[in-house]
Amino acid sequence: MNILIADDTPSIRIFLQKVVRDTGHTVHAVCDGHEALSYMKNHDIDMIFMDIQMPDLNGIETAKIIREQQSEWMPIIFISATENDREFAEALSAGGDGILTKPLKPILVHAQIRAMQRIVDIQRKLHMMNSQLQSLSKTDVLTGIANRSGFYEVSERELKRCRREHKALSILMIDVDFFKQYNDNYGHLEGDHCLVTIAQALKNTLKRPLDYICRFGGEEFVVLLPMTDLEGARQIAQQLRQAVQSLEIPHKASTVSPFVSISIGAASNQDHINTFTINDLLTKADAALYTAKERGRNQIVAISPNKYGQFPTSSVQI
Ligand SMILES: Nc1nc2c(ncn2[C@@H]2O[C@H](COP(=O)(O)OP(=O)(O)OP(=O)(O)O)[C@@H](O)[C@H]2O)c(=O)[nH]1
Repeated sequence: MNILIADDTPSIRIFLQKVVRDTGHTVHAVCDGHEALSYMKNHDIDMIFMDIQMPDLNGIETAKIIREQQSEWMPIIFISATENDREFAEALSAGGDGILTKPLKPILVHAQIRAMQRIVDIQRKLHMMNSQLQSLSKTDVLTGIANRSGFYEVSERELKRCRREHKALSILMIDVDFFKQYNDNYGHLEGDHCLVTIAQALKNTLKRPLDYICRFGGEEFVVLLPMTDLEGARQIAQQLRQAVQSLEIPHKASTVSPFVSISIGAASNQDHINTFTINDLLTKADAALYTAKERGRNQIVAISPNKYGQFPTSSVQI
């Protein structure tokens, strides 16, 4: 741990620094509450030993400020020259986690560090598990790529970024052709395996770091293409369609290809960067996908808005 000592008495600072250093932790020392606060602004501190009685800003006031400013809990152990119950109670209410009285005994300082280390370790584990849970909640269990919830979070952020930089953002909606027939012919387990293979192929085809793919649901995938206009989106859609075709997964029930194929609808907010929402783009891409299905599947349809922001009924087939 990084341990900070705040005490206005030089002999206590020197003594305590040595005692703490003996435990193998890193130690820093400051002379008063103000110094402690400014030191903590620029350094990550895991635990603090703080004198209650310090001139100007005393330990209790400093602890109150630390608790107000920091959302993260960090152990604060007070050091007191007197055995004053009222002061002890006040110090603990202000946010303290323990009190040592002078003269300080190394055995108690060490025990206090060990006790706080246990709680700090638990806190770190909880943080780690929390961030794992966060990332799991945004991951599709079957394919391992992002799920719809992850998509919404990232897409809103990227839309804002594109608007700031006056760049277009495009969305591809992808659907596996005749997937019901695939399941019916090869079984649900094979269907699952097929979705995993397609997800990986789609993901590996996207090269730019900002490009983002999610499983939107069932056999439907959505690709977010920040900083990309409709022509760029069309090119990437073509690569994705080709990547799935190249997998050559047999699909004898498909009437459009001997192998599993995908249809893609593309939409972009180009020329309407500040008005189109993500949901607008999803609706447009979905309409384009529907047209691609109607026109025979295994193809891409990209719809571009006219100057009034309306989407012409006759879309462009690529
Ligand atoms: N194996 C498997 N199948 C799924 C999963 N999610 C959805 N499906 C199946 O995907 C099929 C989708 O069927 P439809 O929506 O009729 O689409 P389709 O058969 O691909 O027809 P078109 O899209 O018109 O080409 C359904 O049979 C779903 O049960 C999944 O996680 N695993």
